[in-house]
Amino acid sequence: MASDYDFDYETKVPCFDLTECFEEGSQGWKKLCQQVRQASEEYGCFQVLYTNSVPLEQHEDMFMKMKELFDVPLELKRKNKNPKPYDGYIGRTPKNPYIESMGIEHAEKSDQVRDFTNLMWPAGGNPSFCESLDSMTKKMIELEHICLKMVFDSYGLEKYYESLVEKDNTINVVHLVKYDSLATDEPAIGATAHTDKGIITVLNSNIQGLEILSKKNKWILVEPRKETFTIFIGDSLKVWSNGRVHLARHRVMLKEKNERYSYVAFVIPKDDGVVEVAKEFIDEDGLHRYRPYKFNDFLRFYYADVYQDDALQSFAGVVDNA
Ligand SMILES: O=C(O)CCC(=O)C(=O)O
Ligand SMILES: [Fe+2]
Repeated sequence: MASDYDFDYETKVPCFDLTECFEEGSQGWKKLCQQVRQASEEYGCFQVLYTNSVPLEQHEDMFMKMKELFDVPLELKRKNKNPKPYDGYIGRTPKNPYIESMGIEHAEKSDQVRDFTNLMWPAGGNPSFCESLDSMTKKMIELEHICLKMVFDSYGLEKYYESLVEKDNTINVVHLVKYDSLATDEPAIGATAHTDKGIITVLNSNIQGLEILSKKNKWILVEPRKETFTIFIGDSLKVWSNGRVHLARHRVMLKEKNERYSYVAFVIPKDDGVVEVAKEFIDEDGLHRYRPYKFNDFLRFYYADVYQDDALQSFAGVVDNA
């Protein structure tokens, strides 16, 4: 599709201004949907300016409070347990020595956020942290929903937004992540290269480090702008689109003697939700590039070896190099 918006795909992730609220269906909305679609197909990643809803001060407040969170004693952080790997507390390991992470499932519910805060600060909780996290979480989920709606709308397939999001077939998970400050000038891997397994991801970080692999196999730095959010298309959306949207492999390269903090919201399918190609993406040849699967089964497969290169292709790929 022709577009009057030129991206420099090899050096820069596109950034869209969502501060102007377009009415759904308006010309402005439709144009934005096409740009988001182009970025999703070419890049699998884009940034958005969303300061009308989350001003810079709110990001700065959140980064400050994340330091408070990770300063909590280790025995308390470990109390954040979840049977799903990666959704509880993850401490530093020999393979990943710089990263610590906390997960909150069903993060759209204020009582989940409050329970988490009470666990970390057993003596009276931390109302100020709780309020900041709750507000940021709700806004990130709202933003994910807008982006998802734009992707679906751009293909004229709004009905999938209804069946997924409005019919409660998704789960919201938030991860709070800390990367240690480097002790030497030598850059180090903070998070190994991966794609996100869910539907769509929204994140923000206080300093540089996030990189994506371009279609030409070059690592591109995602510009750190404290006031913007970065969006990633997840594996489930690639399946839905029969391979039409792109998945950006991404990693975090630590280069600074500064602590790095990220807050990340994932929209994922329900555990037993079936991920499958939408019939609208099947050509006359009938080719399904992926077999249908239960989201949970894929997660189990992935967690058995999180360092594998293309888990989606190995697990559900039907055609080579999909
Ligand atoms: O910390 C970041 O910038 C990236 C985090 C990430 O990719 C993830 O949590 O899936
Ligand atoms: Fe990720």
